[in-house]
Formats: sequence, structure tokens, C-alpha cells
Amino acid sequence: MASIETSHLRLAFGATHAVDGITMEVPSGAFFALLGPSGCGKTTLLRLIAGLERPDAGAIRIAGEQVAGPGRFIEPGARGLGMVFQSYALWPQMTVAGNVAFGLNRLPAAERARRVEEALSTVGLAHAAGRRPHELSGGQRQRVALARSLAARPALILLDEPLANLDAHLRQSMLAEFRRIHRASGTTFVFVTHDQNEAMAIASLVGVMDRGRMEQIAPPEVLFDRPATPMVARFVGNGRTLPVTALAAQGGRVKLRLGSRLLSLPGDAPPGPAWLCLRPRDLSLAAGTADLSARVIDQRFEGGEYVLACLPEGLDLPEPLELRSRAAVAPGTLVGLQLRGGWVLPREELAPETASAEPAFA
Ligand SMILES: Nc1ncnc2c1ncn2[C@@H]1O[C@H](COP(=O)(O)OP(=O)(O)OP(=O)(O)O)[C@@H](O)[C@H]1O
Repeated sequence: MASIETSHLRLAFGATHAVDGITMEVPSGAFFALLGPSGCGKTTLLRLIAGLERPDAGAIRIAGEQVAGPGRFIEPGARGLGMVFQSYALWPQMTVAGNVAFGLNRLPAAERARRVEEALSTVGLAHAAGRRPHELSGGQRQRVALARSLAARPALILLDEPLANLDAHLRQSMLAEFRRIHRASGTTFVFVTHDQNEAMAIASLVGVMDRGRMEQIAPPEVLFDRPATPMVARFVGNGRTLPVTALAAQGGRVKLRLGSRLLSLPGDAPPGPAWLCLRPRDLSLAAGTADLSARVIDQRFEGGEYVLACLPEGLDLPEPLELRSRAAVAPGTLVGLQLRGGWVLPREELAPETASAEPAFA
């Protein structure tokens, strides 16, 4: 098992700041997912940890040992880590056992055989040791690639979108497999994905990146319940952020005015400009007094319920709010919405030249 620490890590490709000053700590034994929109720098950060890229500045420590930093660079092969990529990179002419044994040549034959057997049984493929890659499904091939990494007993395994080539059904079962294998091996896993459901389902800790920066590192529940930045609030769980003014804050709750209603919601913002972060689960059709009135502009059937897209009256939101409803509501209907939750974050004042309009809920 190995912890990973980076400090002020930077790498630019020309004018692109792919990794722009990342300081983070991933504890030993974590299942850490790197999540973020395309091009945010996930793969570059993974490649820096692997030693496939050299940082422009900053340092990386693996299991407490500096592997990159001023005047120091340890080659990938000497970092004690395994890598699993989208493409399985298996040797077609070799058996499954041969593929897993590849790279263990320095070990005595008996030890090598024992490691292969153990790695294949960890990934549930002991019965397929004599088969060749073309006789396996995509999911099985990915498990062979993982077994090959595990057999070398690295303290850290780096996985770059390992499920990207699998169909949706297989991805689900592979997520469960990866969780089980992580538990069984006790190895630290770093898993790159742009699919937030995948990251949330699999990881004990998720790092959300945007434009080369680390926005937040937290367990999945915390990213949902207490996003640290508006970007995380919008990116995770289909969130929306409404500009509001916080009136007072006490004991982890923030008082704010929303239209004509005075509300107290969980949050972490001093009095002043703030963002109200809302997810579909925070809104419901009002049974009694409504907090907001809104016009339904679209509905779709998803997971046994309707998802309603609504535009609150008198607001100019770039994207509609979404909520789930057991009942269908025709587009065009005016409905009352009730807030069941939310999260309030400080909002930095825009510079005067970019401030175009007064916040909608000020
Ligand atoms: N070798 C390279 N040369 C030039 N630019 C690069 C190179 N590698 C990455 N970049 C740029 O750096 C930025 C970060 O790329 P990176 O591949 O790390 O993002 P990502 O978050 O993994 O994206 P995706 O989810 O699409 O794979 C992008 O703007 C990309 O175009």
C-alpha cells in the first residue's frame, strides 16, 4: 500500500496548463477516482504520478519517498506501481497465465506460478489460465490486464479509463469486481474517469478537477452534500447554482431570501453574495405553500419516475431546474416548488467590467 502526495505540481504543454499547481494527499489503501470534464488534466496527473511525464515544477511523493521534484526523477519502472489502460495490451499468442506471468521473469519459477495463480484467482479467472485472449470477453480481458498488474504486487495501481471500451452492462459488473479486487488486494488504486456515476460508485475518495486544478477531494457523499466550489456543485449530480444573498449564517445554516420566502438552508457562507446549489433531490412539487413557482418546460421518464425540467418564474437561469416526480406534469403547466434541501456557498463578486446583471435572487 502506498500514499500519494503532490505539492504545487505543474505541467504545461505550450500555453495549456494541463496540471496547474496541484497539492493533494491520497491516503494509503484508498480507491481514489480522478473525475472531471474532458481535457481537465486527469490523464496528465496520472502520467505524472506514473513517471511518464516530468513536472515543470512541484514534487510527488509515493509512500513517503520523493519520486519527482527539484533535482530528482525516479523512472516509471522503479516507482513500484502497476498500470492498467483502456486497451488491454495482452499478448495474443500467449495464454492468460503467460500474460499474467509476463514481467515476473526475475522470480523463481515456483514463486512465479504461485503469484499467477493468486492474481488470477483474485480477479476470478483461475479457470481461464490456459485460454488465449481472443477466447475471452472484453471484461475478462480487462481482468487479465488487472491480474497482470496485481501479480507484481505493486503498492499502487493506476487505471486510466479501464472500462471505457466495455458496454454499459459489463461496466456495472466490472465496477463491482474492481471494488472487490481493491478490498482483497489492499493496494492503493487511482482510477481516471470522466463518468461521475462510475467514480461515485467505485471510489472511497474522489478528486474533481477543472482546468488543471483540483477543485475538491472528498468521499462521494461529501461531494454531493457539501460541494466546495460552484464547479463541483454543477458538475456532480446535475446541480444548478442560483445567485442569492446570504443574510446571516449560524451553526452550519445560512439564512437567505428566495423570491418572497425567507429560508434557512445548510451551507458555509458569510453574509453577502452566495450561490444556492440545488440538485433534483432538493426540489419537489409543493403540496402546500410553494417556495418558488415555475413553469414545466419538459418531462422525461427515467428510472420509473418523471424528471421535470422547470424554469422558475421571473428568473433568467441558463439551465432549467430539474426535479423528480411520480406524477406526469405536462409541459407548459405552472407548478409550485418546495425546497427540501440545498447547499449555500460564498459567491465571489464579479469584477465590475464583467458584472452584467444584478443577481436574480438578490
Ligand atoms: N502531449 C500533449 N501535448 C500537448 N497537449 C497535451 C498533451 N497531453 C495533454 N495535452 C493537453 O492538456 C490538457 C489536459 O489533457 P488530459 O489528457 O490530461 O485531460 P483529461 O482530463 O484526461 O481529458 P479526457 O477525459 O478527454 O481524456 C488538454 O488540453 C490536452 O489537450
